[in-house]
Amino acid sequence: MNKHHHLLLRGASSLTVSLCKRSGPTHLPPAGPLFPSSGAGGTTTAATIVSNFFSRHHHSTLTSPHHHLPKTARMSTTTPSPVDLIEQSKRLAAFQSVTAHLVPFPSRTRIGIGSGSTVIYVVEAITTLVPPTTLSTMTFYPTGAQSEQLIESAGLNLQYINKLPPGTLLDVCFDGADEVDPNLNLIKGGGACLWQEKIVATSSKKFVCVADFRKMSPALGTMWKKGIPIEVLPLAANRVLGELERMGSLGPKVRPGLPGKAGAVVTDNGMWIVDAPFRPLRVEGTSDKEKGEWQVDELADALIKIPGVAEIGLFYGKNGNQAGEGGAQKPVEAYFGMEDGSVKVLSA
Ligand SMILES: O=C(CO)[C@H](O)[C@H](O)COP(=O)(O)O
Repeated sequence: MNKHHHLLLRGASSLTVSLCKRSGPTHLPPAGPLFPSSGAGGTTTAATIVSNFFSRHHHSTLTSPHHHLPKTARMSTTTPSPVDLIEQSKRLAAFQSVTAHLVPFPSRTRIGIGSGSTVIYVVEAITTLVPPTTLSTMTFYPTGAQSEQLIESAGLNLQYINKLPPGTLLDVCFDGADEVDPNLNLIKGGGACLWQEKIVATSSKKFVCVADFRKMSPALGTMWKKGIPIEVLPLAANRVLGELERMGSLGPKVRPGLPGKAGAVVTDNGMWIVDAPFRPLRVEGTSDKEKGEWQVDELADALIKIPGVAEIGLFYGKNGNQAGEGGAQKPVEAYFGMEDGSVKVLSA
C-alpha cells in the first residue's frame, strides 16, 4: 500500500498545492536504460528552469532516487543518453501513477487511455501491475487512433467513449501533457488528439497526468513554445488565424503535415490544428489584453468562443475532486519523472 504524505505548500503567489510522497513502485521491471548516480544526467535548460521553478515555489524532490529500482540498477555507472533519460523518466512516472491510482485493482474498472509517447508506458505499467484475471474485467477507452491501436496491441478490452451510457463516468483516465503549470492547467494537443482527449478526460471521475521533467512549468507557454494547439474546422482556418492575431497570438499557424503528409495535419476528427503561441499565461489575476498578456481561464474562455474552433488544447477550470460528477478538464494529480530517477507529484 502506498504511503501518502501530503504537504501543503504555499507558493509565492499564494497558490496552494500539495505534493505527495509515495513509496515507489516495487514492481518496476529492470528493462530500459538506467539512471546514473546523482548528478550524472547532465544539466539541460529544461532541468534548470524546472529546478528554479521548484525552488521558487518551495517544492522539493520527495521521492528519493533509486529506492524503487532493483539493486543492479542502482549500481550502474552508465550515463544514459538524454533520450534514454527522458524515456526512463516517463516510464517511472507511469509506473508510479498506475500504482497510486489503480491499486488495489478493482474489477470492472473503466479506464481512459490518452495519446502520445508517455501513455505507452502507462499501458505497460497496467499490463505489468494488474493481475491478468482482474485485467480481463477492465475496459479501456481510447482518445484517438494511436491509443486505440495501443489498447488493442496490448490485448486489452477496447470500448469507445460514444458507448458510455449517459450519466456514467469512467473511473480514471491517464494521459500525457505538453506543459503543466503549478495550478495543474495543461497544454495538450502536441499529438493532435486534444479533442477526444478532452472528451475522455471530462468523462472520467478523475484524470491523472503522466509526464517527464520537461513538462513542468511556472507558466504555460514557457516550456512549450510551439503554441496552444487548437482544433479548427478547415474552412474556418483563416478566419480563426485572423482572430488569434487580433488577440495577441504571436504568429499562429496551421500545423503542417510534412514530412508525413503534404498539406495540413488532419486530426482523427477530420479537422485541422492551429498552433497559437501566446506570451506565458498568468496562473492568477486578470489579463492585460492590450499587451497580449492573458490569464489561463480568460484566454481559454475567449478561444473556445471563436467561430470555427472545435476544441482548444488548454485544459483548465475544475479538476475531478472539485467537479464531483465529471466534466473536469484538469488532472487531480500530475506525475513527473525526474532526471535523477525520482518522481515528483503535483496534487490538486
Ligand atoms: O496531448 C497530447 C496528444 O494530443 C499528448 O498527451 C501530449 O502531446 C504529450 O505527448 P508525449 O507523451 O508524447 O510527450
